[in-house]
Parts: sequence; C-alpha cells; structure tokens
Amino acid sequence: MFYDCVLSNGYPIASSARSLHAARCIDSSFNVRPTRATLASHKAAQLSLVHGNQFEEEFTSQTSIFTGLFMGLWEAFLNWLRSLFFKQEMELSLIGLQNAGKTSLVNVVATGGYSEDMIPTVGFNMRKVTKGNVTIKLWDLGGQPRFRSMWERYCRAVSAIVYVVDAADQDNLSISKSELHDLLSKPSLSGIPLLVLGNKIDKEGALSKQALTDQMDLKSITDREVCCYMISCKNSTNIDSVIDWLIKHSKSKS
Ligand SMILES: Nc1nc2c(ncn2[C@@H]2O[C@H](COP(=O)(O)OP(=O)(O)OP(=O)(O)O)[C@@H](O)[C@H]2O)c(=O)[nH]1
Ligand SMILES: [Mg+2]
Repeated sequence: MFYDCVLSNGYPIASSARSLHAARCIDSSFNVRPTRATLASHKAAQLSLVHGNQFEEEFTSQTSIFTGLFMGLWEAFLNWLRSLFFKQEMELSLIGLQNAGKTSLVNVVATGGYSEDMIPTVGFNMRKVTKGNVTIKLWDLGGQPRFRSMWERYCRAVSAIVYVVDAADQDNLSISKSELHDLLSKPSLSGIPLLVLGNKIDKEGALSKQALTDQMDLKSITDREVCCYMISCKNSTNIDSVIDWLIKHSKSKS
C-alpha cells in the first residue's frame, strides 16, 4: 500500500516532502524494494494523483495516531518518574487571630481529624504533612496578641501565607483586618502569595465570601496573588480546594 506512489526506479514519488520522508522511513526500516509486478500496478496508481493523495493522507493520519498514542504514553511514563524522584516541597505560615481555627485546619489537612477541645497555641507548632509527592512544612502560629509580633519573622521566605479568619466572629473582624494589612505592609513579605480562609461557615451568622472579601478589604491588596476560600474545619468543607491551592504553590526540591 505504501508503494502506491512509487517511481519506476523503485523509490517513492516526492509528491510532497512529507510523503518522501515517510516513504524513506518505511524503506529504511523494512528494507523493502518493489518487485516488477508491484511496479506495474503502482504505475497505474501513479497516473491518478487524486488516488495517490488518498493513500498519502491515509498513511499520514495513521502515522499521526500512532505518534500521538506513543507520545501520550511517554508523557505519562515521564510524569510517573518525576513523581518518584522530583519531590515537591513548600513551607507556609498559618496566621490569624486566636480561636480562628488554625490548629484545627492543620489537623484536618494532616489527618482529617477534628476536635472541639483545642488548646490555644503557645508560640508556634511546626508540622510536616505529605500529600502525594508534595511535602508541606506548616508553621502554625499562636494568634493571641502576645504572639503576633513574631508573625512577620515566620512568614519570611515561605511559599505562601495562609491567613485564617473566624467568619462567624464579626466582632473581631476589624482587628483581624488591621492585623492582616499591618503584616502585609512589611517589605520582607512583599510578593508572597496570600490565601485567606474564612473558617467556621458551618456556624449560623457566618459571613459570605463576598462580605468577608469586603470587610477584610482584600481587593486593596494588589502587590501579590490573593485567593479566598470559605471553609469549615468541622465539616471538612472546601478542604480539598485548600490542599489543591497549596500543592499548586509548591516548588521543586533543589
Ligand atoms: N464550629 C466550628 N468550630 C471550629 C471550626 N474550626 C475550629 N473550630 C473551633 O474553634 C476553636 C479554636 O480552634 P483552634 O484551632 O485552636 O484555633 P487557633 O486559631 O489555632 O487558635 P490559637 O492557637 O489560640 O491561635 C476550637 O474550639 C475549635 O474546635 C469550624 O470549622 N467550625
Ligand atoms: Mg492554634
């Protein structure tokens, strides 16, 4: 079939550079030469350019299907190898006022566990969580006023800052907002992506995403990437979206 466009000298017709190349490949890989009989029948086909073009198209489309399939399998194989050897990692800081739910979030992300009886964080906790080939180092900082001065130090050089807000505690929203904007004004933290999480949406009276965005004045933050999700650690609402966001912001291990 491939030799339906062959010249009498036994080599492919160069009706186009592509068909010549294709025929050369066949010729070199199979080392086939047309016989006298095949040449006679192919000569008839040669008279019809339309006929020849049909075969050329058929051959080209078959080749591209196999090439596409092979490339897809090769790409999947490379991705699997990458996941084995090229681990991703990220370091991030969790901040926000006391009682916002930072430690609860760490527990939910790490183990899926949730508890009502939480002890307020004194200073900070560090926890490493692995998701697929990504290792996330989490700095969970205490939110009480006496610990807020150390937030900036723990946010330097992280891949992302995660700011947790109790979306049902409207009395403390303005303090939460001013603490956030104060922190982001530090030159050492410029450009670090920010993920704001409105937690406790399971509670009655919790703000909507729009209301939280407005009240936290998130639109005014233009010097970095800002993303906001409404979550519930208690019900595991939107925790998958949070993990996806974190994984997207991880970096290759050097
Ligand atoms: N209803 C509800 N309560 C939650 C949720 N997440 C956390 N809590 C509760 O909120 C309280 C405080 O949670 P923590 O995780 O300790 O808060 P924190 O931000 O780590 O507080 P500090 O360590 O003091 O800064 C606990 O009683 C939690 O059970 C939630 O999604 N819904
Ligand atoms: Mg805590």
